[in-house]
Amino acid sequence: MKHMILASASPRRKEIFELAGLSFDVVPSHVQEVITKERPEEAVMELSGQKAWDIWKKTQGDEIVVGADTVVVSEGKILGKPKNEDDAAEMLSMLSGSVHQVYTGVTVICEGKETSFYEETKVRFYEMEDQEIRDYIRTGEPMDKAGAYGIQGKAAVFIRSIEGDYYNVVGFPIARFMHEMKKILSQTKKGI
Ligand SMILES: Cc1cn([C@H]2C[C@H](O)[C@@H](COP(=O)(O)OP(=O)(O)OP(=O)(O)O)O2)c(=O)[nH]c1=O
Repeated sequence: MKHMILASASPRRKEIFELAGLSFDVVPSHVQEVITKERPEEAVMELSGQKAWDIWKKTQGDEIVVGADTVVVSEGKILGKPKNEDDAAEMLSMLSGSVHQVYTGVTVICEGKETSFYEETKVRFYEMEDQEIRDYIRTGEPMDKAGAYGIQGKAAVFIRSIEGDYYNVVGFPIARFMHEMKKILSQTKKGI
């Protein structure tokens, strides 16, 4: 049985791993994240890889290390976490009344070999009034989340529809991950 490490400080990712009944430890990476890729789907895989390798290098090499990164893309612009409340307001007014994409990239390192993939979910927001945006920001919820909202939290009331995996928006596409893990483990000697 291989030991699994989730290289993430995100409480959401930890909860999703627990939901799936996985046995794992959490070791967050504090690596300096550097984006060299222009396309968001490549950028999230690149960043998830940086987090996973950062932690893998600190292990004995026989662990499975998992890193992830989530961004929101609206009108072709990549939105990470807001820098401040004004930034959050700007992001939310972009999302208001329109459709955007959420990309989560995942990197799994197993036996020193990297597998990376991403999932895309489309999210449509109802129109948000300026006062609603201000009130939502005041809850503090947007500040640690890509695109300045939490679909699993108080932003639920603004979500008109989603297309794709809900958990991908929350920060980790668990079903795709389990599917990929079956393939990865079938190629290892002992399995998990
Ligand atoms: C869009 C959206 C994002 N998020 C969160 C998921 C991620 O935690 C966060 C995006 O930031 P990330 O940089 O992907 O992750 P993180 O800094 O929280 O954790 P780590 O780098 O250590 O793995 O936004 C939600 O919780 N709900 C949402 O609806």
